[in-house]
Amino acid sequence: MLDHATNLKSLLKDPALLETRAYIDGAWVETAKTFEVTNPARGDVIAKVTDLSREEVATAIDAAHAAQKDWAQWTGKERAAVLRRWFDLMMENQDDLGTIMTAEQGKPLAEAKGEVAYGASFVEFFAEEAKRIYGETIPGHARDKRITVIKQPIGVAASITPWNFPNAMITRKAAPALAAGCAFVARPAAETPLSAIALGVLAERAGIPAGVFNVVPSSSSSEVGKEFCENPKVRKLTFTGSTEVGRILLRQAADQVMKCSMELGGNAPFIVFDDADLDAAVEGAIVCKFRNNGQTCVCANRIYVQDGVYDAFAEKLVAAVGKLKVGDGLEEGTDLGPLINQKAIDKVQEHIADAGSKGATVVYGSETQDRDGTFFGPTVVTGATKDMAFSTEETFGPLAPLFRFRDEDEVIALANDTIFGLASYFYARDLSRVYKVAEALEYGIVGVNTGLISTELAPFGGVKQSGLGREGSHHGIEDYLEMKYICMTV
Ligand SMILES: NC(=O)C1=CN([C@@H]2O[C@H](COP(=O)(O)OP(=O)(O)OC[C@H]3O[C@@H](n4cnc5c(N)ncnc54)[C@H](OP(=O)(O)O)[C@@H]3O)[C@@H](O)[C@H]2O)C=CC1
Ligand SMILES: O=C(O)[C@H](O)CS(=O)(=O)O
Repeated sequence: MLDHATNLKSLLKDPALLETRAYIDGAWVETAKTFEVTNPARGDVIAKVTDLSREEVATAIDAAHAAQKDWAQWTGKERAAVLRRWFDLMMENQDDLGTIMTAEQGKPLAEAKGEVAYGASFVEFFAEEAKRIYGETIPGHARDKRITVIKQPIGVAASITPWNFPNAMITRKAAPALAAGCAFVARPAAETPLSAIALGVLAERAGIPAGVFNVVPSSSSSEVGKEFCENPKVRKLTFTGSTEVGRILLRQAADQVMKCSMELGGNAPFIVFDDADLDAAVEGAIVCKFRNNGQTCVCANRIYVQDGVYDAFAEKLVAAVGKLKVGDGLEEGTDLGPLINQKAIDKVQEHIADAGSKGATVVYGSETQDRDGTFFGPTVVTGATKDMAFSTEETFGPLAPLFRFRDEDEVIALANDTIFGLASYFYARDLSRVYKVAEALEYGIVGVNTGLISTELAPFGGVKQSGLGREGSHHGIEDYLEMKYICMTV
């Protein structure tokens, strides 16, 4: 267990991965100003990280702008080689990267190591895509005209990422950007900068040229966001986080008509039909609801169960939730770590209190934990209705509200009644029902008989106010490329 006495470095095979400085233009930069990183499982300070000002972040953008010109001249195959080396180093250091992540974010070590592998998979995938940035020729519109279309890197890409996936949300952006020939400036969440900086350590070791990949930790997110949106050397902004902040950034980026990718909030429905395999549905609901302790944008936020199986499903779910072990993510056997901070606990408690005041029943959990750190136990409520807060707001915590429904048309209407449209899930076995429901759900992602949809091979992203663009799959590199049409007179 990591406690006040234990020094995080002492847990690492390679202590050099616990870096606290900024990584700019291939150099490690520290300033007099630092901010603290705490371990949410115990509340102790585990690191003091260089705290860059907006002006210092601008020097990273200058470095990226200068380095990108040469990086774009590398062949796709040459870029692929160093990206592959970066991937290999991430996997070789998976244990240490996982330990650092658990210490700063709280997720159980097994999940943290899983995220490292997930994050690395984007680097592996886009290393290969670097070789396949194809253009096209089009038959000319006149006898003396020839049409060629080529794709070129957009330039300097800047990212702002959240604390819940402190590794994968960066590599899911940096990998296609670098594969495309862009240079990259990453601003990680202030709660979890260590995982991002460790990626910089490995980028340097992999031979990614100075200035191509930069990490700029800062306690001031809004100032850095303004620099990214207002600096003319930045050509692309890629953001993962809440829809509220996404709106702010889109407004700021509009002045430069900057290309933006937005992976924003969600409010995922998880639907159990009466022809579902109930045991499979419970297993899927546990993964979908409690992965990262409910702190993912694709977690089930509303669980709809058809009348005929409602009681059986509720009973099975409560039994399964009761087996989940809450504890320090570095402790063996922990299923659920702490929430990221007290604000996260307050939101879960607000949603439970709101539901209770409107007639819902807590059938399991809702205890705070008598221990250090920001813990809150997994909770199940029945009697959920659409006037309750979690029907329109993302809980982002370990709360499973069970709603009843009568038929397909009713539950499709309920599921779609939200401004969000990121992930959705349902369990059913009738083939025509599966087709009808999958096509009717207004979401970027539909999981059928599964609660886990995350893979680098598929286009991840939302519709409506859950975002713009897609990350992962061969589609994911398009957001870092500009298309050019060359009209040749022969
Ligand atoms: N669609 C997706 O893939 C994902 C969506 N999310 C959504 O994000 C929310 C939870 O994550 P959370 O981190 O709290 O979200 P936030 O949107 O509050 O923060 C996300 C990132 O944006 C930064 N930020 C906050 N305000 C500004 C600003 N004005 N200008 C520039 N940057 C800013 C934060 O910095 P700092 O933390 O340092 O303040 C953080 O790095 C949920 O709604 C969740 O659904 C989260 C992850 C993935
Ligand atoms: O930040 C998130 O919640 C992730 O996008 C979810 S996933 O990619 O790990 O599914």
